[in-house]
Parts: sequence; structure tokens; C-alpha cells
Amino acid sequence: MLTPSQVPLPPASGAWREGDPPGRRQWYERERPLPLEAGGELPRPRLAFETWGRLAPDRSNAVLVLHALTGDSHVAGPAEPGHPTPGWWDELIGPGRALDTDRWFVVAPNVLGGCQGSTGPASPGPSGRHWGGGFPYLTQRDQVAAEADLADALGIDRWALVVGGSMGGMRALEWAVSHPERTDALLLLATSAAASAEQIAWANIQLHAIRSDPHWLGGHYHHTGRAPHDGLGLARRLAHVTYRSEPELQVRFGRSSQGAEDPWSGGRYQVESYLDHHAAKLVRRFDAGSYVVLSEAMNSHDIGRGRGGTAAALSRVTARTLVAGVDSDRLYPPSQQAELAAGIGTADAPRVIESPYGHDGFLIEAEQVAALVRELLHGP
Ligand SMILES: CC(=O)SCCNC(=O)CCNC(=O)[C@H](O)C(C)(C)COP(=O)(O)OP(=O)(O)OC[C@H]1O[C@@H](n2cnc3c(N)ncnc32)[C@H](O)[C@@H]1OP(=O)(O)O
Ligand SMILES: N[C@@H](CCO)C(=O)O
Repeated sequence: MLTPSQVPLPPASGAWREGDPPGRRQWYERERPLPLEAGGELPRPRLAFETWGRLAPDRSNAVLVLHALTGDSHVAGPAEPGHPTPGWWDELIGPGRALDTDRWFVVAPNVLGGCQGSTGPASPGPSGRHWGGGFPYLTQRDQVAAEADLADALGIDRWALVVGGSMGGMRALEWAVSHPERTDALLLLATSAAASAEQIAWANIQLHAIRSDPHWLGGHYHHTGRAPHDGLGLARRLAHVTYRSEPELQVRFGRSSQGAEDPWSGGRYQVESYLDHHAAKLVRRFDAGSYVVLSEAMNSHDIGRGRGGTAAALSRVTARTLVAGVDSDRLYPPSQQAELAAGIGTADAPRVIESPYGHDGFLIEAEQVAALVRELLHGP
């Protein structure tokens, strides 16, 4: 068995961050430019990634976990310097857990265009300054092409399982369609075959919020010492409402005031304070330029583009597949997962994650997700 640090990587790879446990957090840099679907190329793109467990000598036990819009490669593990919260699916990965690290080698990259170690608008561009607004337009297919490069570098010919939710589910689906021979099993959560008009519409308002911020400067703000925090915070407030359900917000907050604040004289309702909190939290950990690039990439998601339509594209999937949606998800409603399950010949009937939390249910209901992972890997 190879430990992650023994996985042979090309010379361009190295320690992700000084002080990190050796081998667990790394980055991989492609030496050649990555050709992009929309035209042009990205020189020397870098993907940050984390791993758990050990790659088996026959390299048959690798699992790819793909994060959602503001997620990152820290899927499991405790809070640590630079990452003040535990992994976002911590309950899923570790000895004895659904992705049992005594058996599986789990790999989680930070998406291309992101801001937690992978190349994105905040990274240095060809001139040596930040890419900023000059960062090229990316699609999900470009992001998966970069992930396929990483898999090649790790010597992983095929994934025993590819799993992702929301934006991560889009990339998981793209993996299974563009690389069916490399994807043995597939778990798609709270995602769709193509970004819908309403999903694009919500993203549009968020993009306008960021671009309307006077500190946006066409995306060229990274060197100014100021960032479009108001715009990004506004985008997060709006997005967060779409990520949760109306009954949850009503039961949780109702019309209550925040502490001693009086909404009739400049104070806030509790739900307003809650949104302020999530906005402030995202602004502290996320780059507005990445938010724009990733939102546009999500808008570009259309699995049937150039492939003869959705049905023809989905028919390419050969992986054992489970598709699941959250019953209270108003952003990626269960009808979209039903479409996926109906179109993928190797998919079982769509599953339902029962949750009052809306779209975020795929992150919060980790036990239900773990049951789906177990079923895919070990049978019902
Ligand atoms: C560096 C990092 O942090 S990396 C984080 C990685 N992030 C991701 O992977 C993105 C995906 N994650 C998410 O989107 C979110 O974190 C989720 C979906 C997991 C959060 O879901 P939940 O656990 O249901 O959190 P919930 O929506 O209840 O919010 C809880 C927070 O709101 C705060 N809050 C609750 N009510 C109020 C209120 N009235 N006023 C102000 N704040 C409030 C809580 O104190 C808590 O704060 P904390 O998160 O700072 O501890
Ligand atoms: N709340 C999650 C879900 C988005 O699909 C995130 O911020 O990534």
C-alpha cells in the first residue's frame, strides 16, 4: 500500500502549505496549458487537493469527492489554521465511516477557478499580477478536465466512486458522461442535468450584486487592498435564502426580533441577523472573483451541449448510479433528480433525502448521505 505522500507525483507537485501534515494537503500543477471549452487556454493551472486513506497497490480503491459552490477540499478532519471549521462532510469520512479510510482512498480537489488553493481570479496570472477580471470563462467541462489531469498525476485510472452535491454533482455527472470508463459508481445529490432558467436567474441577481459594488472594478480589485465585500455579502444573503426552506425559516425565526433590537427603529428581525451572519462569514473566507467565475461555470452546465441533447448524454453513463434530492429543495427541486434518474440507464429509482433544510440538506443530512454511499459501495 502506498501512503498519499508516496504516491508518485510529477516534479511540479509539492507541499500545499508549509506546516500541513505531509502528503495530506497538496497541490498539483499541470505543466502544459489547459485548453478551454470557450476558447483560449489556462497556463499551468493548479489544483489544491486533500486525501484520506491509502491508495491500494492496484489503485482500485479511489473515491472522488467534489464540493459545492463555496466548499473546498477540506471534506473531513478537524478545524485547523486557515480553516476554522471542521470538514464539511466530516461524518462521512474516516475509519468505520461510510467512506472508511481503512479501505478507501478519498481525494477531494478544490475546484478550478476556486479560491482555496486552486488557480482562480485571485491567483497570479501570466503578468505576475492577479488574474482578477482577466481570468478566462470556465465551464464545468474545463473543471473536470483539470480534475482528470490530477487523477492521471495520482495514477488513478478509474474511480470506485465519484460523489458530489449541487455544483459538485454537476461535475460528478460530467465525469460519468465524459469519462464513463473511469467512473465505476456515481452518487448525484441535489443537482440537475442542466442549469435551469430559474437557477440562472438567481445567479444573475447575485452576479449583479457583486458587479455593482464600487470596489469590484471589473474584477481587477485584488491589488487595491479593498474587495467587493458588500456585493459578495448581498449575493450570499440571497443565495442562502434559496438554499433553505420557507418552513424552516418560519419555524426557526418567525417574526422574532434579534435580541433587544427593535425592527421598527433601525433594529433587525432575527432572520435578518442570521443572513447578516452568513454574509459576513462568507466574505471572510471567499473571493468575489471566484464566486463570479464559479457561478458562471454553473450557469454553463448543460450535460447535453454538443452531445445530441440531454438524453443522448445521459445514455453514455455506465456507472452504477444513485440520484438523490432533498424533499424541501426549492433551488434544485426533486423533479430535476427524477429527470436524471430516468435518463441514466444504470440508475436506480431516485432517492429522497428527507430534510426541512432545503437545498443545504445534502450537506446537513450526512447520515442519509452516508446510507446512500454505503448502498452504492456495498449494495442495499
Ligand atoms: C473556512 C470555512 O469555514 S470552510 C466551510 C466550508 N463551507 C462549505 O463547505 C460550504 C457549505 N456549507 C454551508 O453552506 C454551511 O456551512 C452549512 C449548510 C453547512 C450550514 O448549515 P447549518 O449547520 O444548518 O448552519 P445554519 O444555517 O443553522 O447557520 C448556523 C450559524 O448561524 C448563526 N446564527 C443562527 N441564528 C442567528 C441569528 N439570529 N443571528 C446571527 N447568527 C445566527 C449560528 O450562530 C451559526 O453560526 P456559526 O456557523 O458561525 O457557528
Ligand atoms: N451552501 C452550499 C450549497 C451550495 O450549493 C455552499 O455554499 O456551497
